[in-house]
Amino acid sequence: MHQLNRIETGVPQTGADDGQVFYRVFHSVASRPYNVANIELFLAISVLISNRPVRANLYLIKTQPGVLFFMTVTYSSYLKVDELLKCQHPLSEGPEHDELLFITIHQSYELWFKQLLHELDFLIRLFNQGEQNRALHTLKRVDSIYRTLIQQVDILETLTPLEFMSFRDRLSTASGFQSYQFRELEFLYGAKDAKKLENYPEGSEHHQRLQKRLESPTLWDAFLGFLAGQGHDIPDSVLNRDYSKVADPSKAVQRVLIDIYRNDPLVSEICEALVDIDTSLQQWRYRHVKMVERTIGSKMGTGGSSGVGYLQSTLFRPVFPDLWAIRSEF
Ligand code: HEM
Ligand SMILES: N[C@@H](CC(=O)c1ccccc1NC=O)C(=O)O
Repeated sequence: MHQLNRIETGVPQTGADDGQVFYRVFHSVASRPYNVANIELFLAISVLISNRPVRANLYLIKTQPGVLFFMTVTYSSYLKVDELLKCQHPLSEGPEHDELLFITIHQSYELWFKQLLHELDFLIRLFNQGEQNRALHTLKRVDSIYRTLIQQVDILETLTPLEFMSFRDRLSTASGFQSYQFRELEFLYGAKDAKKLENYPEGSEHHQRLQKRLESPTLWDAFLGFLAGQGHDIPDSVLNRDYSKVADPSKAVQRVLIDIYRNDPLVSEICEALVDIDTSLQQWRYRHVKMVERTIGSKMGTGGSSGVGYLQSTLFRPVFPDLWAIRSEF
């Protein structure tokens, strides 16, 4: 939220020698108050500018008797660039040249994970409201983000084993395994696993976020609810399942999907967009495991797993298995 700037128009702050009245204008971006001699002119200009917000960075947002509030928006204040650029703290001595890349890549992943959760929560609402076209649009955006995330692996692949070893010991037991947003995304897609909550202290914000995701309907649940709303015959036992568990594959659902692919081109496009996302998720895992293999070989992971062996066991596991099961039926 932008800081509110307050102009005191009621009480003149400074009297000048020639009798001119000055008003103190508090301007948070300038970070110091400064004096304005002609408050009426200043206000008039502010109001004028506020009517053309595109051409100015001063927005009049509220007036009270004697008081004017306005916001000043700049590139840096809007995007919090100063705050953002203060968030990279290498731990190695020196610091080692390559540690900044490692931090930058992970932070950008986390930002995109945030965006993905934002889009997917919206998508679930669109399915609940039967908004087919906007749902398809959002699915395409989600997949486009994943394609970017997969490509980002290229950058980290330029990190040689020696370069990574120059700071790896500083990472201690930290690992991508602990990314709570990654786990939230997994839960949202349907890979529910209550055991994953054990990595976060009970009562902590991260634990609470995951607990909520664990108990909530998944993207697939929302999609099936949407199909039921369109008149498709989705069994009640499928719709009213225990959301905290992985959904069982369903022959009844698969029959509905086959019918959709044959008779409903618009909804089958949504199915294909879901398959795109499923493919992208699996591609990211594949690219990650190959990157890990070339960087640390058969070493154990900092998160305590066997490393590459563990990551290989997570490959080729679709999040929407019913959409894969039907593909040999045509
Ligand atoms: C040099 C780069 C990297 C190496 C060597 C590496 C290594 C590993 C290893 C060994 C694991 C297994 C867990 C453990 O630590 O025991 C793991 C898990 C994980 N890593 Fe990475 N990683 C790298 C980069 C990344 C990047 C850029 C991300 C992006 C967010 C990421 C996200 C994850 C996630 C989410 C897991 C958990 C996967 C799961 O449990 O299914 N890693 N990584
Ligand atoms: N698990 C990695 C370390 C690692 O990659 C990492 C460490 C801290 C924060 C994020 C990481 N990225 C992915 O696991 C390793 O075993 O070397």
